[in-house]
Amino acid sequence: MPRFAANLSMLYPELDFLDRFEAAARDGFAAVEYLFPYAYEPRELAARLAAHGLQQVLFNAPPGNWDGGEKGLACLPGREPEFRAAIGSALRYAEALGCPRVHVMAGLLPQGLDRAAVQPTYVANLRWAAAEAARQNVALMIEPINTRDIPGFFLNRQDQAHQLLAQVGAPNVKVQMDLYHCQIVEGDVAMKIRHYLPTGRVGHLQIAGVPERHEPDIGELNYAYLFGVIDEVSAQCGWDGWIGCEYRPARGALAGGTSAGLGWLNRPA
Ligand SMILES: O=C(O)C(=O)[C@@H](O)CO
Ligand SMILES: [Mg+2]
Repeated sequence: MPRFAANLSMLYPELDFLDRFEAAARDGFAAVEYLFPYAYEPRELAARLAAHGLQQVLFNAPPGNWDGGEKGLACLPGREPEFRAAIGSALRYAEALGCPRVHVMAGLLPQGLDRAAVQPTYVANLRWAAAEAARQNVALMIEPINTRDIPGFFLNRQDQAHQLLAQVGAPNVKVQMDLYHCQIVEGDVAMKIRHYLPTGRVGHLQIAGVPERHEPDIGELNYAYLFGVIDEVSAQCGWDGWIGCEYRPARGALAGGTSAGLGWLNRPA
């Protein structure tokens, strides 16, 4: 089986955020990821990780005005100073938490501008951020997100992300391949895993059932099969990343919390 990280922004909604670390460790997770650490002091989060023997494997850079609907700053012309400050803040947390990956959300296409118009801003921002992150050995993730969950998001497809990586030209910028988004936008998920993992340009995977974004064993994707594909391809190409469990528990919500819905994780292959 691949290595799984608990996404603490979505799992364990029945607990306060800081109590989700202990719950994840109790359920056998060795690693966690979540959207944003910024509401907490780095040392408070580092203490939770240490107390429960967990690794932090991913979090997101500040995305702009999240409550106001913003979903990242990277593609927004004129917001470069804010983008740079956001990366600075993310890298300070990454250092304190020993976290090797930061997800840099692309952002929504500004009114009246198309992809081609904002692409130079996106590429220039990522080049700058990649150089900063490289100094402390951090990799930056870019994630294609489906247009139903986030209409107007700049980055939607795996091929688009890999083309952008080629333009950015920095080895520490990689794709966060979320199979939930990939299935909704593109499908053919097993073949995309076979194609993209061996390129060395996928830095992180994430999973959820499709279409409701519940447990991986609810919905149209056969994750038991896909985990077999990931294991097979990883053995061939040496991919050794983590898979973030980024779903809203449904079974658990009905009976016994998130832990009760983790049967898919503990099932022998
Ligand atoms: O929504 C997702 O998928 C993510 O991975 C988040 O980091 C961005 O909303
Ligand atoms: Mg995701």
